[in-house]
Amino acid sequence: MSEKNAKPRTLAEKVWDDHVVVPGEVDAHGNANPDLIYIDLHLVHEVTSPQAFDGLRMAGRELRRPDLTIATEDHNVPTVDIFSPIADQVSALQVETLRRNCEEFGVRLHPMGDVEQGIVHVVGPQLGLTQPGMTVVCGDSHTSTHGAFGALAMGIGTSEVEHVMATQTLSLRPFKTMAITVDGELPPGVTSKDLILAVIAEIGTGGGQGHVLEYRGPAIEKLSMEARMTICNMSIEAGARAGMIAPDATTYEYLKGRPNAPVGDDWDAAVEYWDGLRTDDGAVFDREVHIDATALTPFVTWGTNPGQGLPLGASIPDPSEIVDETEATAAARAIEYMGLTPGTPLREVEVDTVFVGSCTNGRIEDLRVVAEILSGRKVADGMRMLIVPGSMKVRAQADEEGLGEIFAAAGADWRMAGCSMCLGMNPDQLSPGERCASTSNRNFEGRQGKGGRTHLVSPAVAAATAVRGRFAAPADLV
Ligand SMILES: CC(C)[C@H](C(=O)O)[C@@H](O)C(=O)O
Ligand code: SF4
Repeated sequence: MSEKNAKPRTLAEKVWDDHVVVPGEVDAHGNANPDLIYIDLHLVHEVTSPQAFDGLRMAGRELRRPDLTIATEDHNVPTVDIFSPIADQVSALQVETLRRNCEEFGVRLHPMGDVEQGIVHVVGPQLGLTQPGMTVVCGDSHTSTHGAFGALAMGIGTSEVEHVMATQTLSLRPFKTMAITVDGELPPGVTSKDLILAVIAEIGTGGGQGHVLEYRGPAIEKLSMEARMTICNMSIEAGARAGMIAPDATTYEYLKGRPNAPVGDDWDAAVEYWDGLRTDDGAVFDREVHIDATALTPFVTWGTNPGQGLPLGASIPDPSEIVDETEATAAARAIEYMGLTPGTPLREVEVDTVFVGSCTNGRIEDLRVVAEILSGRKVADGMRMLIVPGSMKVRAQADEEGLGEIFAAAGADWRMAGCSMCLGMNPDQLSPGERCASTSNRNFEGRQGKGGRTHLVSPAVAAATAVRGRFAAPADLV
């Protein structure tokens, strides 16, 4: 055993070490050059792939591993008339280009309306393509989602997409590690979305920079795979390179029997390897953060970055009371954009639109929570509620379970799969000044449409807010 392997290692370090093709040399000044890392799974969508395919074509190169590459249409997809051609010309061209490229380079593609189509980060896990210990990349920042399986999953830029297409490797610099240990148990009604919003409010949107975060501790171990994906998904909103959770029985149970999961002896061998993917006792993280799960409540963002969030019971902050000058200026600007008044209790803020969906909270478990709250209730007068499944598979399953009927009976709009109102790249958008309670992951200015105001919440808070017309938790409903 080499000395390196004898040293206690973190989960992230183990996955990294197992994928080094060529180690980066240390230069004369003691600086480490990037390692060349093997990539196990490359996910592709219509927005960030066109130039990469062009580059490949111009260089006369083939796609190195079509079998490890999979594409789906998500960002530009209209969620109403998914079986018709796209009306918007830019979106139509984007999707057309992906189809031509996938055909030319032999990439498996799930096009609009296909039974496996959906948001790339919902589709990968659903097909059992995302597995513990893998390196997963995609030209999309929320690739961190796949870290919920104990994979090292990272968003990459278009030039890197081309590099992976050509070589199935990436040149990567080593990262720092951060442990986020969540002690205790989440109180009833408090979800993993509230937890990750609280984490980002605590460490800040730049707090994870350069780090791979590992979420661990009793509260994390109790979470379902869906809930774990929500957390890892938003690691990028803390500025991290990736987020991970060690695989365990919950992970194996989710994976077993999925189309691309190993079977028979291969399954047993895989589990044996996966069981070793835990941070060793004595492994040292560059930074450690502790969160007490029992103290958490539902969370709502009030500002224009995901770190500007507060418990639902709080009020819009007063910038003049914020000591840090930069933070105070940012808060003042955000409050102005959001059309809010300092001191207003969050529960009194009126909401026009509720969006349930995205790669953060568009999975079956999220929809079940929403259906439970909407069942026998109606969406508030004048409220627009969009419920958008993360994939067509999720939609089919929801319909099978009768959730679609509950949504329709409550007066919500039950859509086809896509990124939808998570970002303004398709017809599902906010109008200027509209206020939205959204289960997505970004609340930047104009994210859901020019002048739109986004508040990030959990599916439970989204559903209760849709009924009450103001921010609410399910417990607030009579
Ligand atoms: C379009 C894509 C590059 C982008 C991302 O990288 O995250 C999008 O998915 C988003 O959520 O903003
Ligand atoms: S759902 Fe939103 S965050 Fe996820 S990939 Fe689509 S646009 Fe990005």
